[in-house]
Amino acid sequence: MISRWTTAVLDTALAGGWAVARSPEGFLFDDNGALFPREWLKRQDLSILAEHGIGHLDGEPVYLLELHSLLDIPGCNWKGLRAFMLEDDHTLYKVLGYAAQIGTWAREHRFCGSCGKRMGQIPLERAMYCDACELRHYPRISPSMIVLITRGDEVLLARSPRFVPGVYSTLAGFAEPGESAEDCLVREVREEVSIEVKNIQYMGSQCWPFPHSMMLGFHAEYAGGDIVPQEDEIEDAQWFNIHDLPPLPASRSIARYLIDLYVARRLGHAEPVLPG
Ligand SMILES: NC(=O)C1=CN([C@@H]2O[C@H](COP(=O)(O)OP(=O)(O)OC[C@H]3O[C@@H](n4cnc5c(N)ncnc54)[C@H](O)[C@@H]3O)[C@@H](O)[C@H]2O)C=CC1
Ligand SMILES: [Mg+2]
Ligand SMILES: [Zn+2]
Repeated sequence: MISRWTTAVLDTALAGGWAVARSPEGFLFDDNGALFPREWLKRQDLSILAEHGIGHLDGEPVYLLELHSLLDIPGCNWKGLRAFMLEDDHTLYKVLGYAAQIGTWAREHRFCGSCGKRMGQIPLERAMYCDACELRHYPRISPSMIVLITRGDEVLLARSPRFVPGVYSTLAGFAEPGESAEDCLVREVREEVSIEVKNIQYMGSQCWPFPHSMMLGFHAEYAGGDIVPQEDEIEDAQWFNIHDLPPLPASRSIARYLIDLYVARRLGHAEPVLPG
């Protein structure tokens, strides 16, 4: 299938195209969605922090207007990226997920982390540049491990206090300097539930733009120990039988994919597809 959306670095000096506007309250939208004619949007009284050309949707250029603050525009409203993720328009979610990551980076990289001077965009490269230090700052991506641990017909699922009430998910955590993906996985599992795992298998990856994780998904088998939930981080962790699962994460998440895939294989059902 040809993808309707491709990322690209576009020249902001060119006129025309579509634009999305992002403020600390989320993306601007109206009855037609979250893409607006760019020239119309720029005629509104927006406080623009940065503008980036981010790609092509159905061949048309798309730009991001990252704003200092939101503005009331009649007929329009603001909505967070998570709300767009839960809707049916997967392509729009991909556009906005990418825009959110570029917007976060643009917002947090206006000044050089080395000398503190204002940086500028490099034409046709997704990088901010400090003239004084000759340093380039690229968008930040944070590798994170996510793992489904199983023991026959049972899967280990846990709750963070940040989750929606009742929902249980797979274990996850950010990689630290000096670690391989497998080192990180073993450390996170020990920290969060105090058990040991074996037969670690890579299952697939997913961009998770909240705010800039790259999820590396694994399956692992239980090897030993009793569950001891990590204080403050893990509210509860349990072995659940695949025939009696609790409420699970959103279907677009790799967490849900890892669970659904294991259950499908165990029961001989058709396998799910990992959402991009
Ligand atoms: N797509 C999916 O299915 C899922 C995605 N996730 C994502 O995975 C990521 C990691 O999961 P958590 O359990 O929250 O991580 P975690 O177990 O490492 O704990 C979070 C803590 O890590 C530290 N931290 C925050 N940002 C960091 C960074 N960039 N690098 C290193 N440490 C950092 C902070 O102290 C934070 O409180 C999060 O972005 C989360 O949203 C988590 C579960 C499911
Ligand atoms: Mg975690
Ligand atoms: Zn500098």
